[in-house]
Amino acid sequence: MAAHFLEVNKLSKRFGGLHAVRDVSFTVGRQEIVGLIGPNGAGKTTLVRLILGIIKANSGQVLFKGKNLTGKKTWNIVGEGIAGTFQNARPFGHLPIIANVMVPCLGPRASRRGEWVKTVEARAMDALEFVGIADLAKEPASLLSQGDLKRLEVARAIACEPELLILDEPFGGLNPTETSLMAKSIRRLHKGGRFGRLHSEGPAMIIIEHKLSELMKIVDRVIVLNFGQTLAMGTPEEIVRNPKVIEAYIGKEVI
Ligand SMILES: Nc1ncnc2c1ncn2[C@@H]1O[C@H](COP(=O)(O)OP(=O)(O)OP(=O)(O)O)[C@@H](O)[C@H]1O
Repeated sequence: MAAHFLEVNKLSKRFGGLHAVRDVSFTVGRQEIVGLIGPNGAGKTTLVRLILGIIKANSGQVLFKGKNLTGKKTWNIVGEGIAGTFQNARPFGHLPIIANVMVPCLGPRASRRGEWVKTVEARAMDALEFVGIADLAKEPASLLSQGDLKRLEVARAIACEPELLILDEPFGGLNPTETSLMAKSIRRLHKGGRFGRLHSEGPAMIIIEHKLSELMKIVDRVIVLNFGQTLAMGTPEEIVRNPKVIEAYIGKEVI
């Protein structure tokens, strides 16, 4: 049987006595966009930090294209083709915006393709153009608004040309216009293709989001976490009708 694109197998993480993620298993297909939802503190961010190797699991495995990534360093995981954005963007504030996008491009994944700094700068510029902030490229990142910071985060992640992109609350802090622009960029990116010198692999995606009505429009499948465990998995239609999900979470959110 062919290996799954991403396979998360009985992953668990404890912080002292708190079981933040408990025996979570799921797969993501190469062409899929999967939503990861659940109440505050359900373990969503912890789960993606485990996949990205930012924190170490107590038990369980992460397999990517059949390769065991468990225990590997984030740098190596990015090198395998996985990139992520974070809920609270923390750019190098004193560096120009474009330099912030160039940093992830200098990893092994880019150098393997024989790329050098000038090409990296050109690609970083294309990533900024893709998210719509190229005109700000030479400004320090500390000047960016919340909405533009989210866009910088996406530019940094896509500059690595990932095959799996993990987005942690891409719509967080955005107004409705910015949210629908971001949703449009995500869809365009998922389709793949050339954007200037940047090539989008049309990455599979895992998206953590509380803005459910926007999220449900772009995902193929949804995983619901509650108290660190999987509460439900299914299509957006199945999830919004699932009584367990409504009781634990959706009842409190605006759909
Ligand atoms: N480094 C840490 N040390 C101790 N506890 C932690 C740590 N990181 C997360 N936690 C705890 O683990 C639980 C899961 O947190 P996590 O941030 O993964 O939830 P979440 O589903 O992403 O929530 P939100 O929707 O609010 O972002 C919470 O109770 C949180 O307080």
